[in-house]
Amino acid sequence: MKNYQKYTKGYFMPPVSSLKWTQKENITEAPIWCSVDLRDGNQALVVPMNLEEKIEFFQLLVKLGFKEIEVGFPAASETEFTFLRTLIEQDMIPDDVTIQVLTQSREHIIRKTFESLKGAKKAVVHLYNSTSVAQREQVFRKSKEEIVEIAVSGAKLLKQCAQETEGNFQFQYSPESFTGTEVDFALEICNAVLDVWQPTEDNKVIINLPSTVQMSMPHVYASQIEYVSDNLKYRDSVIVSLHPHNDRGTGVADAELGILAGGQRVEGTLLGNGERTGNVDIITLALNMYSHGVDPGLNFENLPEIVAAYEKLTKMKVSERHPYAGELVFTAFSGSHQDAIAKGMKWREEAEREHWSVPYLPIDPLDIGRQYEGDIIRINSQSGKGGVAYLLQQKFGLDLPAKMREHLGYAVKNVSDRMNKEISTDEIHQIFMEEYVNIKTPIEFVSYSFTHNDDYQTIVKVRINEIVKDFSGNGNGRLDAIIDALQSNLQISFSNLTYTEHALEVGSKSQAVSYIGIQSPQGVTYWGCGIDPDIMTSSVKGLFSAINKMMADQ
Ligand SMILES: CC(=O)SCCNC(=O)CCNC(=O)[C@H](O)C(C)(C)COP(=O)(O)OP(=O)(O)OC[C@H]1O[C@@H](n2cnc3c(N)ncnc32)[C@H](O)[C@@H]1OP(=O)(O)O
Ligand SMILES: CC(C)C(=O)C(=O)O
Ligand SMILES: [Mg+2]
Repeated sequence: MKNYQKYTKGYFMPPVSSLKWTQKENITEAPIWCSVDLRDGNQALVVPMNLEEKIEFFQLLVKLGFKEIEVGFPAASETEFTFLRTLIEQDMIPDDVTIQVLTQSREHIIRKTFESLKGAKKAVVHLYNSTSVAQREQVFRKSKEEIVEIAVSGAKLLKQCAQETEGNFQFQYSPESFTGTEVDFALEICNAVLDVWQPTEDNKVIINLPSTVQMSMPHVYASQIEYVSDNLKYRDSVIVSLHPHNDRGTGVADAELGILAGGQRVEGTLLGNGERTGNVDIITLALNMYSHGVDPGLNFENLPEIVAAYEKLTKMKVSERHPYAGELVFTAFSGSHQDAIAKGMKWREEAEREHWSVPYLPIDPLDIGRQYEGDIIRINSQSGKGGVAYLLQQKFGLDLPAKMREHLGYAVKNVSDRMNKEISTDEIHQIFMEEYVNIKTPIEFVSYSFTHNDDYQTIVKVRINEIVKDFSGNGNGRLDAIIDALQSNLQISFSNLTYTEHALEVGSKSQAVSYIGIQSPQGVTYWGCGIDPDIMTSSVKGLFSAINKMMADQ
């Protein structure tokens, strides 16, 4: 990157940085949210939304709990204008929702904007003009005084039009390109606009300080916000609003630190749609607060549905890694993560826990409409025994003993590695069934009978190469007797039998599952599993499975 000297910072620190915001640890209540999906989001789309799409998006925003919605730039196009007229004429704006419209500081655009608002019960009219050094020099070629005059003349016209139009109007002003503006000049122009509007506590003005283009690290933005917020005139009658974009990838940090620095309101979009790298993502901001126990005041309980609607209406794609919403953001493929998640989930099941603290999962996926199955633990060659066992237990009720989990974990991992693909829970189950359950070669269990005196005597019928043979044996217990019958008649030996079993509810019929581990004279452990409605038969089938695995290896 030899051209780095071509660049220099384009932002300004405020004349004084009190950095009071650094003393605050966290956000303790949600800001006022304003969705700008239908304006900033919409203006950045390859094909802006049509009327029906805008209506559907508006209804989604209302359903999610937004009380302030920038519905568009009515002077921009026929669709924008008609959309606003439709909302008003068809009475589609709930009483507790305030619509907002954007206008440049140009007479015909302001007049057209008020024309579009006729009949609205209330609205925020949002005026902007660019204030940065670059825009003043290159785009407007105007002095600071002339730029102030653009803002002030627009502010006056807004006031006049509002007086001439029926309805309850609130004003908003944005020194657009604020982040490239000398901070004291941004303050001066905002105060000049406030002097025109004369806000009161009953009719507050919104001063929106956008990071139109992100130019600095987030602490600089926070310092700029704090300075303007502390020095604005009519401060008690002003709502300081933030409008972060995401050029440096730190839109969320700008918003969070900006709130600490005095921001009372945040403009953003669902999933961060918007100009270039987008506006700040309100879902991420809200769920970040939620994960700290703060009520965000918006409802994202069905995030998959929101993602689907967003993708349909904007034709944009949500990345798999997008915070909270991405397909993979609650998924662990790697073994140690899966192990910790599975143990964390078990820890929650063992007792009532006041707060969520499962490792690797910042929030409970169920809270936002995600599922445990298929969302949390997925298996590939990076996975381990914990994850594999967790899935088998969750979906198939199979609770493998610890040592057997390890064995199965490697079996599954090897399949994934060889085939170079993810392994589904059904495929894990299939591998488990094929590798361990009711294995019939080289010896197949047919039946058993017992007599019991001091000890148990058994006759086991075994099919070997299509021929059924009777093996007899005896032992302290029934399984011991069968082991004796098999060891002495097949001339095999093994030791260290480990045995666990549990009931398995499959459909309406209860089954018993037995897991058996045996150790060969060479010290290798072989695992088998038996599944049968009868518990004794399930252990015998498990034993045959383990022996068959051992014999197949010799
Ligand atoms: C950061 C943001 O997102 S700001 C919002 C941006 N959104 C949009 O622009 C989407 C909607 N916009 C539009 O449809 C069109 O731009 C319209 C209808 C508003 C205006 O269209 P036009 O007048 O044809 O074109 P355009 O926007 O290029 O106008 C540029 C002129 O307006 C001036 N201008 C731009 N913004 C402003 C402003 N906020 N206030 C006053 N004048 C402005 C420019 O200096 C330029 O002036 P010039 O004609 O003397 O050179
Ligand atoms: C209109 C303004 C607020 C804007 O979208 C921006 O500066 O990013
Ligand atoms: Mg913007």
